[in-house]
This record gives sequence, C-alpha cells and structure tokens, in this order.
Amino acid sequence: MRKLARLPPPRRPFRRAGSAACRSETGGPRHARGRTAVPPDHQPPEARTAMSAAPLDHERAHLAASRTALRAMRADAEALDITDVTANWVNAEVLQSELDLRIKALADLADTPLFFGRLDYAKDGGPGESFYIGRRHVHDADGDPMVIDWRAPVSQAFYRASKKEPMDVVLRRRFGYDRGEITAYEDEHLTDPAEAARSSALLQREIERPRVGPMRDIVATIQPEQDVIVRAEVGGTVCVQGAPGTGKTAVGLHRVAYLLYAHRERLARTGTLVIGPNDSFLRYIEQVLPALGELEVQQATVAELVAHVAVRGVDPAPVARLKGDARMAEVLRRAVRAGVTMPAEPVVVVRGSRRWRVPAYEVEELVRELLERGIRYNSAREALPRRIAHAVLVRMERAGEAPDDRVQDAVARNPAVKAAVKAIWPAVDPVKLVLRLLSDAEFLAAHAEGILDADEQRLLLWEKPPRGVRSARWSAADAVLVDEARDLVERTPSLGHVVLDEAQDLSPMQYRAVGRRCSTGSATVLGDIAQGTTPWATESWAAALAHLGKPEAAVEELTQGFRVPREVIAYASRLLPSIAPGLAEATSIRESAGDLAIRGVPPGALDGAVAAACAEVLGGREGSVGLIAADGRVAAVGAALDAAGLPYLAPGEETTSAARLTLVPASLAKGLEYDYVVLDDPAAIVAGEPDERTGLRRLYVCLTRAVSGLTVLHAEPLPAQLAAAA
Ligand SMILES: Nc1ncnc2c1ncn2[C@@H]1O[C@H](COP(=O)(O)OP(=O)(O)OP(=O)(O)O)[C@@H](O)[C@H]1O
Repeated sequence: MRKLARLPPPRRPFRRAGSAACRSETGGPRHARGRTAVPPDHQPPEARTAMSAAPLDHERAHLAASRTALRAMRADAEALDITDVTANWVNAEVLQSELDLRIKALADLADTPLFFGRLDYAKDGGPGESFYIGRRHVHDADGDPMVIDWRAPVSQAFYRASKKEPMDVVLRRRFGYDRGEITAYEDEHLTDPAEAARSSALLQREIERPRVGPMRDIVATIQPEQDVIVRAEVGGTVCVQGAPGTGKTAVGLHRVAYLLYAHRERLARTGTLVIGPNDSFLRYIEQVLPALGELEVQQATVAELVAHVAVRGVDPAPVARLKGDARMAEVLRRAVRAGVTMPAEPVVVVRGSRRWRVPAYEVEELVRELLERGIRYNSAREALPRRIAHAVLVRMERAGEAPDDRVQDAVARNPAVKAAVKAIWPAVDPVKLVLRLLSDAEFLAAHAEGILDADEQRLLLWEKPPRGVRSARWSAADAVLVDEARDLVERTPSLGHVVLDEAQDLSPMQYRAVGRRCSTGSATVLGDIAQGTTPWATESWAAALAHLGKPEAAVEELTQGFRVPREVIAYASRLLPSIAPGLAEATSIRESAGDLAIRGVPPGALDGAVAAACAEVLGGREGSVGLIAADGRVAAVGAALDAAGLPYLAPGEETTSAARLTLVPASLAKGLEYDYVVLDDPAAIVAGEPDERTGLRRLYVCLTRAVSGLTVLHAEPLPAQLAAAA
C-alpha cells in the first residue's frame, strides 16, 4: 500500500447504494417458480425434460443451505476476537480492517445468485463429484465446499469445457434466476454423443437483459475466448483488440478479480490499478469489482496519475501531438542531465592535520561513469559523494591508515565533498525543468538538437513565457512531460498489475507514463484502433506496446459482439474502411431485426423531433435511454428535452428505473452503453472534430453504444459513408 500512496487518493471506493432494486425490477420476464424462464417453444427437448420440479427443489435446497452457510461464515468472522493475537494496536488496526473487509465480502446480496452453475464429473463409470460455481467460496461447518469461487482452477471447466473437449465434465448445468430465486436450469451432457450441440437460451437471455444502472459483472456467462484472457498468467502483459461491445472492459475487470484471487498476497503488496478514459466511465464501471468481492482496486484516469501541475491550458492539436511524441523523452533526458558539470578543481578533504586531494580528472571519471550507467538522476547524485569518499579512502590506505565504513560515511558528508557534489550534480526540479524547456528557446534548442527540427521547437515554446510554475497555463500534455521528467529524476514506483482501458487514445508519452507504473508488474491493455479519437491515437498495437515498455505482449482479438444488435453494427461498420481499413466487422449475438431507424427531418425541426423520439422510446421500452449529441448541440437538445418535460441525467449519473434518460455529449460516450440510443445529427458529430477521420471515428463510437436499438435523426445530410446504407 505504501506505493499506492503516490497515487491520487483512492477514488470513490467501490461502493454505491441503490442499483440493486433497479436491477431486479428490470430483471427480465417474470415466471412462476419451478418453470423455466425460457419460453417452452424455444426450448430444445433436453431443457424441457429438465423442468420437472424435483431437481429444481433439490437445487433450491442447495441454494438455501449455501445461504445459511454463508451467514454462518459471516457470523464467525464477526465473532472473531483479535485482542489476544495482536502484539500492538497498529497490528490490531490492520487486522481489524482486514477482518472488516472480509465481513463485507461475505455479505449475502439477496438478488445476486450465490451460484450460477454446476459441474458434474463421473467416477468409475458412475456419478462422481459435483461442484456449484458461484461468485465466492462458501463452505459448510465442516469446511466442505458448498460453492466454488468462479476463479478457482476447478471452475475453469465451467467456462471452457465443450463437447469437443469435455475436460472430464459429464454435465454442465446453468441456472436461471429471478430476483435471487432459481427459476430454471439448462443441462449440457458433454460426453453424450447423441445430444446435439446447441446454444444456451439462458445465456442468451442473460446477455439480452435490458440495461439500467452501472455495468454488471458477467461471471455467469464469460465466453471461452474471454476466459483465456481473464485467466492469462500474471507475469505476462496481454493486449486485447476488440470491436465495440466485444467485452473488453468486462474482460479487463474480471481479469483483475481473477489475478487478485490467484495472486492475492503479491498484488495486495504491490497494488492494482484500473485506468479509464474519464470520470463518467470510471463511475460506470466502479461496481463490477465490488460485486465480485474486490474492494481494494484503485482506479484513475491518466490525467489523475500525472497530476503534478494544475492543468488549465489546452494545446492546439499539433502541439499536443508533438508533446506526446516519444522523441520528447530523449529531449527531457538530455535536459535533466544538462546541469551536470565536469569539475575544474580537485576535491580537497581536510581531516585532522591531513589534507586529502582527489584530482579533478579522477572526479570527472567518477561522474562519467555514473552518467553512463543510466541510473536515475537522484540515485547518481546520492552515489557521487560515496564514490568521492572512496577515492579519499584509497589514499588514506595508501598512506598506511586503516579507515572503516564510518570514516567513508564521514568523508561523504564532509562540507568540501558536499559542495563539490552540489556544483557538479545540482538538484533538479522536474516542474521547473519542463517550464524552462517550454519557455527558453536556447535551452530547448540545446537539448532538442538533432531530435526536433526548428519548426517543431517553435511549436513547443509558449507564446508568452509564464512568470513561474504557478502562473503557467499547463496543458494535459505538459503534465505528462513533467511526469517523465520526475521519473528521470526519481524512479516511479511500479504496481503489480495495471488494466489500461480505451488504450488506443493514448499518446506515446502517455503510454510511457502508464508503463512506468507497471515496469516491474504486468498490464492488460484494452482497446479498439477504430475508436481512436485523439489526434495522437495509436495506429498499431505493436507501437503502443513498445512505448508501454511491454513489446513482448501477446495481442488477442475479440470479435464476438455482446452489445450492439446485428443491424446496428452493420450500419456503423460502413465507416470502417474510412477509419480503420484493416479491421474486420464485429459479429453480433443479437439477431432481432428492426432495431435501427434512420429519420430525416426538415431543418429547424430537429430539436423537437429528437425530444419526441426520446419520449417515444421511454414510453415504449424498458431499460436505459441515451441521447447522444455533438458537444456543440448538447445545450440545444437539452433545452428541447426541458421543453418537452423530459428530465435527464448526465453521463456517469446512475440511471434507475425512475430516471432512465441520459443526455450524453459525443466526447463522453466512449465505453458507455445504453439500452436504447437516440443519436442526434451525425454530421454535427463529425464536424465537431478537428479532421474528418477523427470525426468519423467519434461517430463510430456513438453509433455503437446501443444494446437493443438505435434511432438516428438528422436534418443535415448524413456523412457519405453512412448515406449509402440509409
Ligand atoms: N460473456 C458475456 N456475457 C454477457 N454479457 C457480456 C459478455 N461479454 C460482454 N458482455 C456485455 O457486453 C457489453 C459490452 O461489453 P464491454 O463494455 O466490456 O465491451 P467493450 O469491448 O469494452 O466495448 P467498447 O469498445 O464499446 O468500450 C457489456 O454490457 C457487457 O456486460
């Protein structure tokens, strides 16, 4: 935890009340107890035979017993008296807070199924062991498992076993729930050649459940290709390229939960961090890990990680792009060491009646050696006095003295040595250094020579140099430069694991900033090249991973889409040839037709039409509704909603069954999803960005936020790439 102290204070610990009720209220169709939740005519014969009451009663009894066992585990934890086992109050405090976390983690959430699956194995040709798979481990009074944690090795087969590779499983059973009660189950006999492979209706129902509130966990329905990423080794960095809605964020969060389970001690020491693009996104995802019992994960934006200066300025795109260029790292490296000056005078140390003289050329050798070793600036600065002291000690020994370590320490602290070190290796303030680089043309030229051309150097310089650190209008990219300079001076502590979401938007210098926070750990890098909407967005994962310092990372691709209906993703994918020519269109597990409506309206009638479309959707459908509009149109459509008497939320505010409409500026739509999306004026969204490709990418992001349907309204002609589809 010490290392985490360098991060901004823990953000909203993963806690929030109020979503549970709304989840159960929108938990899908209601069915009588004991009946499967899947309409009978959609069921294969195997599922229908599984509807008989007896097995359901058996499973419900196991659920009730598991709940009782969980309550007993919690009561045990609450009853623990730690006064006798702790040596002092500090230990007691630490132990008590761990205990409190455990008690919290053992809470039984009434509407969250304690287990969602069952695995049966065979033994000697007869029935063998069977395991219930759930969100957390539950054991009975004898310590025998009632429910196995989904992250345990045993549970892997639940996600990966198939007819082709049954992994010794004879039966996989999935449970359907309604408000915490088992209402259905579905069996797959993996070793039965007569049973045809089929897709799971329960799985489909779970995936298609209307969305309200923050992101949910997907433990019950993780897909085999996702599971491979979730359970990848902690030592290696994994990069996931995936089209919108393929589950990248979900996979990243479940990976953290998995790693904390499999390597809890190590990661508790070193820490884990989830990095997201903005605050609304972080609020949207913040409940997933607590729902999985993980409360100790930090989350931050890149801007928060590098908040060493107050950011008040905005760079024009070409300037920001240049400041984010990896070449800036070399300019900074040179500038940080610029103050190192070779000595002109010997160092003379007086001790008692003797004077010891280390000639200038010998001190220079020591300095050069430290420079070549490439250690951090301050480490070298700390090492130099000891090196000089060592040179003095050698002379003492030659003169017949027998100095010990204490003498070396004393010499290193001698005023003459200190003064020499101060002159040779002066202290560097990273903020002042960057300030000087951006305001002093000569200083910049001296260190950028051969790296940046004259035009680039001009671009970097502030038009009017600020008077000091406080009055400077620092930009977001400047803060990253300061972070780099700080790391050159003193090593940034590394965490055990970092999940970097929406990674495609980072500049090379931002990748470096994230990379130093996992330099001795590993990372999960998630993104989609087609959704890159910054002027410096990465064009290739190989380049991004190299800047991150993890060039060896494996790049996996997810192509199965869980969010966007087929018709909508096909429409949005019309943009792909213009925005990311190499990328394939995502598939969709959502088949239903009629999810897409494109409506042209007369000029002047757009605002009213948009409000009317929102009212129509709110009246006719359940789930959340997102109205996405170009940032410059938000005020106008907001006024239209007000006029129509439609209250709305801002992104990141939690939707509930009573407040389902959110007005989302296009710039904040990334990573979010809404059950139904009304999209205002695509042309304005494109025009809101500095260039057409970025505009089309922004539009691609906005078009792919919908879970069950999308209505596009436009008064201006649609962008040519979309018009073809319309
Ligand atoms: N295996 C799964 N089972 C059920 N739902 C899933 C599964 N995988 C993903 N989802 C759901 O699909 C939706 C999209 O997932 P997610 O936001 O993680 O996708 P993404 O790839 O990060 O999208 P984007 O690129 O748009 O940010 C979420 O609601 C998520 O819960």
